[in-house]
Amino acid sequence: MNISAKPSIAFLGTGSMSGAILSGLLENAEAFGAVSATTRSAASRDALPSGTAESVALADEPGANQRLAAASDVVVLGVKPAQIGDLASEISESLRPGTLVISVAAGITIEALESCLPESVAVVRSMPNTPSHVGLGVTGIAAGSAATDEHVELARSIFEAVGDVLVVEEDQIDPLSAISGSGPAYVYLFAEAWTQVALDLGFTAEQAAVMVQGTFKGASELMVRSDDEPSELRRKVTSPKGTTEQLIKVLQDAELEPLFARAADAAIKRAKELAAE
Ligand SMILES: NC(=O)C1=CN([C@@H]2O[C@H](COP(=O)(O)OP(=O)(O)OC[C@H]3O[C@@H](n4cnc5c(N)ncnc54)[C@H](OP(=O)(O)O)[C@@H]3O)[C@@H](O)[C@H]2O)C=CC1
Ligand SMILES: O=C(O)[C@@H]1CCC=N1
Repeated sequence: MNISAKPSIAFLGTGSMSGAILSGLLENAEAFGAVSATTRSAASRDALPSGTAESVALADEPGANQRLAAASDVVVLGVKPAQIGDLASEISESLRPGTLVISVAAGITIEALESCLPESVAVVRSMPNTPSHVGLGVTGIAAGSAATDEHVELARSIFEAVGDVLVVEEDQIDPLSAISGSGPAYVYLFAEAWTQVALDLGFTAEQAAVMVQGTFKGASELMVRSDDEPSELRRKVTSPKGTTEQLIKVLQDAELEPLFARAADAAIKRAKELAAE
């Protein structure tokens, strides 16, 4: 691998997910070289954070993906799964030998991606999540067939700049995606539901936001800082014969664990479908 001490990074397709990584990374940019980004439209380009070396819309420069791919040590493919193959083929001849190509796409296998790229580049498949935006992401990464330990460590360093990283085998990426990739969505779903309950109980939107956001943030922080398991932390809230006991009983009557397992299975099944589309 011929990668400089401060590797340059091109984000090709920079929307919700890659935009979150980009935002988080720009907060810790000193470890990296030039960071650039592309989008399809000018409107999406204008929504990107400032601080990149270049943010380019294909609408203004149709060849921007190839140009930035050729100039970068690391290329992050951030388009929708159905577009990954076309984007990989588009930049294939521009990539320098030894370039690290990172995909964030759900479902798309390393084998499929490698089939669109030259053998001289290394692939790492990743599954990040959007709290990367604030440096609190969780990302799983799996090495492709030509990825050296150095490539994996480089990918790790990029995602560690925006949160925690797990290096896993590729067959664990889809299950990991169901827990942490999609995870912020179910946290927000709970927040939406409890916000509605608070409104129905007569609180204002501002009061509901303080209660719901403060509770999610406070409980999460306590869980991270405490040595107690979540079950013990829950027990500490649940006074015997108290109010929480009644609330938790109602929730547990809904058989949450099998429900969550079904939800995870549905996400994993969809990842396999995306791989086949
Ligand atoms: N959202 C999430 O939480 C997560 C998403 N992912 C993965 O991230 C990928 C992107 O998802 P998400 O960020 O939600 O999608 P978005 O639609 O928000 O982002 C896609 C971006 O790609 C741009 N784009 C499309 N085609 C091209 C192209 N040919 N060249 C350059 N840019 C292009 C779009 O520009 P424009 O807006 O102008 O069309 C847009 O900025 C998917 O593969 C998904 O599986 C993975 C983990 C979590
Ligand atoms: O919904 C999706 O397909 C992507 C992958 C995980 C989170 N968002």
